[in-house]
Amino acid sequence: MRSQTLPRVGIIGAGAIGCTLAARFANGGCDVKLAARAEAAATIRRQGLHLTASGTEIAAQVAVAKSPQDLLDRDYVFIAVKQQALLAAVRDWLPKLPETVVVIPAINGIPWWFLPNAQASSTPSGKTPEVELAALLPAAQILGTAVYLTAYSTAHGVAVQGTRNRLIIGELDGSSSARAEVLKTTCMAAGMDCDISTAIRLDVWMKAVGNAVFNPLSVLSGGDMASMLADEHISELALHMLRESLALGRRIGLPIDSSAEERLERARSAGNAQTSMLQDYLKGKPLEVEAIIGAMVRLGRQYETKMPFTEAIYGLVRSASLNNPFLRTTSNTTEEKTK
Ligand SMILES: NC(=O)C1=CN([C@@H]2O[C@H](COP(=O)(O)OP(=O)(O)OC[C@H]3O[C@@H](n4cnc5c(N)ncnc54)[C@H](OP(=O)(O)O)[C@@H]3O)[C@@H](O)[C@H]2O)C=CC1
Ligand SMILES: CC(C)(CO)C(=O)C(=O)O
Repeated sequence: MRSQTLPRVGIIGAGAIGCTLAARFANGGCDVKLAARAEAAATIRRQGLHLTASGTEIAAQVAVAKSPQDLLDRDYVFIAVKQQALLAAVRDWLPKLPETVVVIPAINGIPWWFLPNAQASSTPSGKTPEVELAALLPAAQILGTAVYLTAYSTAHGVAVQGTRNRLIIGELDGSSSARAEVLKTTCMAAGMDCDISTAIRLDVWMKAVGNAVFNPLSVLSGGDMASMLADEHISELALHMLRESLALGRRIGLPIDSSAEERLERARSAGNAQTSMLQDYLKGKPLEVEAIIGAMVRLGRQYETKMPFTEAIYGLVRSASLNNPFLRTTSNTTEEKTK
């Protein structure tokens, strides 16, 4: 039975992570509204959500938002879209964020709030996406997140979760807060592990470092996480890249005490997951290349930190993305090609 004390949750994006979160929160008794694109929205209204997680089937009915108004009454809104779709999704669904809504960007890569102006790129309007996002989503209303979930989607509203089942959340300024505590309790009631971090910038960086290495390497090798880690050549290359990103993190002032070897070991908890970037590559969808490794490379250049391995892999994966033989339409490539 639904408890009135549980927070109302909104989720933007009905892909692997969005469906996993929505099904879990609904199953945990939350009032969930999911904001999806038209075709996915119609299917989910008809058939609900189906999540397979650790051999358990979770079927859940959730409300599907029709317009931004439907999200105004939410306590927490997760954004679970690819980073290149983020600004458009925020414009579509959160054009005027009420002060009562807490936003959780469940997105890989280096987020817009991480280093003000660090990754600025020009837009036709002259406003950078980071500046626009910061205006639409005030920092005070964000809980930072490192997404340690693994999932893939097989059809609209259908997701399969892998071995990872954990979120790290935290206030951007490291403070403790009731809203983070409530969200943690809600995540745990929904069957997920959740830790509150007092150093979320560090946690987001440590997650971003892993993605900057393994997501591109998965596209270039075609391997899942377990097979990449079992390959001595790929592991050696991954260690070089990890050392570079960890050094960059220290250069920008993060108190990183993990070694590349330790970070590599932690990646094993992803089991045999196929990275989200490899999933997209095989589906002929645009890749998060710029958000995940391009951003790392640009930050390295800005901070005059040499990253030769990361630079080389960026060049290769960018090219693999542009020349992806699985690309469905030429319009899919436009976004990456114009960067
Ligand atoms: N999958 C995984 O295991 C993990 C993923 N992540 C990260 O989580 C984020 C989400 O990834 P994932 O769920 O895998 O991605 P998916 O591509 O599976 O899902 C993203 C969903 O967002 C939808 N979407 C895009 N724009 C809008 C919009 N304007 N309004 C409504 N819906 C929109 C997409 O629709 P459409 O398909 O029509 O474009 C798609 O259904 C990424 O940053 C990823 O790197 C992090 C950890 C693990
Ligand atoms: C690879 C993984 C599961 C963890 O690093 C991930 O975050 C992704 O698929 O994007």
